[in-house]
Amino acid sequence: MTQEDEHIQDEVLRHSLEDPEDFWAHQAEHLYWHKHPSTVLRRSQRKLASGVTHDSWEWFPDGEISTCFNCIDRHVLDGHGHEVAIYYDSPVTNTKDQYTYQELLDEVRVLAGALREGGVKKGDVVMLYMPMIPSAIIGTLAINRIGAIHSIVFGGFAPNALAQRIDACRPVALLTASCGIEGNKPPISYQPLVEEALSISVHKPRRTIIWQRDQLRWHPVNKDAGQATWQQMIRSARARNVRADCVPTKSNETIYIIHTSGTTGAPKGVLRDAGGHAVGLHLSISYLLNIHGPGDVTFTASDIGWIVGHSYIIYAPLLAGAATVVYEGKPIGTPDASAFWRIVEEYKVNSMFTAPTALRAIKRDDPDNKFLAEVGKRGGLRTLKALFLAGERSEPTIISMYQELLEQYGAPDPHVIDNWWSTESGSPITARSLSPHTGKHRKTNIREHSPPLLKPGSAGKAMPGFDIRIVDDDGKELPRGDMGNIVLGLPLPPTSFRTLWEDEERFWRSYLKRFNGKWMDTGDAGYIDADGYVHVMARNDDVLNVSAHRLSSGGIEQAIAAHPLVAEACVVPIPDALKGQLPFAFITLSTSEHPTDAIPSAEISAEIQSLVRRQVGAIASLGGIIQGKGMIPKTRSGKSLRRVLKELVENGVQGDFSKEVTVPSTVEDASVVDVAREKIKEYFAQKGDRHAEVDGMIKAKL
Ligand SMILES: CCC(=O)SCCNC(=O)CCNC(=O)[C@H](O)C(C)(C)COP(=O)(O)OP(=O)(O)OC[C@H]1O[C@@H](n2cnc3c(N)ncnc32)[C@H](O)[C@@H]1OP(=O)(O)O
Repeated sequence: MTQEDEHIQDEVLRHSLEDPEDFWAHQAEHLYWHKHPSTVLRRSQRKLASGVTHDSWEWFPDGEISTCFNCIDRHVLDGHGHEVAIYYDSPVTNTKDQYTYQELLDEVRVLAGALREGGVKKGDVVMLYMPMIPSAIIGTLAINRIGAIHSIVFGGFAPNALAQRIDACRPVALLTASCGIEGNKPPISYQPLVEEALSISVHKPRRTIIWQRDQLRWHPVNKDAGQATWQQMIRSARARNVRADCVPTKSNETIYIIHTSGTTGAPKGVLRDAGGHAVGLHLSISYLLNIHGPGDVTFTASDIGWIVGHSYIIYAPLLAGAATVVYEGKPIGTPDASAFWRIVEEYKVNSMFTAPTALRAIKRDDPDNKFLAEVGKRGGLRTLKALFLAGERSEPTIISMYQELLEQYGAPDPHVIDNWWSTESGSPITARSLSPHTGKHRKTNIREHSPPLLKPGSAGKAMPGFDIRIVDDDGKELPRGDMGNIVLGLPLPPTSFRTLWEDEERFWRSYLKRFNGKWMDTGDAGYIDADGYVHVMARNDDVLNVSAHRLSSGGIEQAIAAHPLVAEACVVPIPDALKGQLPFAFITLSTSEHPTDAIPSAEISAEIQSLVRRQVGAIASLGGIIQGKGMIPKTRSGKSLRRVLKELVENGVQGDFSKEVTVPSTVEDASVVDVAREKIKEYFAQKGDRHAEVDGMIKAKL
């Protein structure tokens, strides 16, 4: 790490915060604008129906842009049509494929034409519920091409969750596939899931367009229900030369809605503005990932249903003109823990992005790292300049271990970079830049420049435009080194959201109200050390982080409460060695005689687990259930004190109940905490004796 690098990154941040207009105007020049913005940042005040007024802002408000044009057409017009845009690698179907920019353009404009012919117009919402296949990306870009708004729902969500999102954003059409393929399991038919979701939802999209996969087909396509086969639609459009050109949108118009878990059951519809998103992501992929254009390859092992997938599988690599690897597989089991390293070698990946959970899984299956070593020894990791980790806190040991392994077997100067962000921010809030000169002297060739190393345990320093502060519960700034709430100063930088879909009041309530509109509350807690490195230590609210997926405790509680015998449920995270956290449920049964056992019967356990899997999705499967009466502490206003139960459960996992738990003064009855402690002790004692049985109960799938 050189002092110069450190200094440049600090300078870039300072420039972006002190003179955002100048900084972002410069970044905007790298894109094609259908109408060049004359204003970079417009600040205003928004008055809500409740009478509250808060600061608001818009980036490049009078500009007009087509993100699709910048992702595809621009590169073809620049003579890069022959370069690869997408590598598709699917070990679960034994398929490999690739699309050049020219081929991608052809596919996207035909689909865009067909969608438009089917009545989709600018400003309409189109939803996608898709596995990780190229058509999912083609669909996303086609929707963008005609100025419509996409909303991608993760393919692992259950029908209820899909229905909830359909009702929230009322899509005119739904793009889906006949099946998803999860690891080495049989294909999962999407037909019953989608049809169930559409039977539950109040809103019904006019059309459901189905990508038929050979592994499991959607049978029969019901034309009366508005179902159409994607491939047939394309064949027909192609035969008639139907295609669509790009429809630009105003910079401050929405290009997508992405739902994120809130503290209550209803997900929040985060909005992304056209101009800010393109400008901010273009900077982020070059400045942070050191990906600049043709010849560069990124591999982001996520899913397009999550924000990391939106930003770094789809948009950022294509905005840069690089190639993106679309991987339909798991880090392990497809076929083994060599999968990620094979991909790096095969596609000459320069930058890889994944979640710590994936590396833990690889380490579990390949404890001696023999796969990585094998690929490394034959030079297969030579191109890999960086391994980015996000989605959950990376334990320092993972960072150090992979840093050493890549130094031993990888590129001459590899970097393992933890970075912290959220669906709301759209791009990393903290990280270390691999290409620090980019933000300042864009034209300098800095690929050989050595970037600063991370401090393992910290998620790096602020990225351009993010004004990070640590404050106490009253919003007062805390000195360096003190733990507190991590907040962001306004305006948020261009990739970030600035409101929620049709719910400005919730935006205020969820993000600004806590600190009277002065700061945006990230929901995370941590500290900034003396060198300016941010350490994100814990979540402040009731959002769980399972395998780097954010899940709502409230949403899981709702599913559990649907059980006829459950009177009350409270869900908290329990630490898990592989997935970081798992949901853990406290239940009170409504039976007249309450069972004395802390572990529920096998039947109830399986029924509750099944409700969670069917209503939220298998990714939310519970890691344990404890039953008891009068054990859920509440505030005087009746809110469950999940944080108290979380601390007690953590003590239980560590087998140390002597540790103090923080009980807020607002607790209604402090003796309930003692009841909970005793029940948890009982649970862990019983579980110790009946480990296999309890494990089997919780894993039983009805
Ligand atoms: C980079 C930051 C991010 O983008 S975070 C978002 C991406 N997260 C990750 O990539 C996390 C990496 N984790 C993993 O790859 C897996 O969790 C590992 C560790 C391999 C464990 O796999 P597994 O045991 O199947 O657990 P899981 O949590 O993936 O899945 C739990 C159950 O849900 C299911 N599931 C998952 N995804 C889908 C999907 N797209 N469609 C349908 N079902 C899905 C899984 O099959 C699994 O089901 P089951 O419980 O085995 O029946």
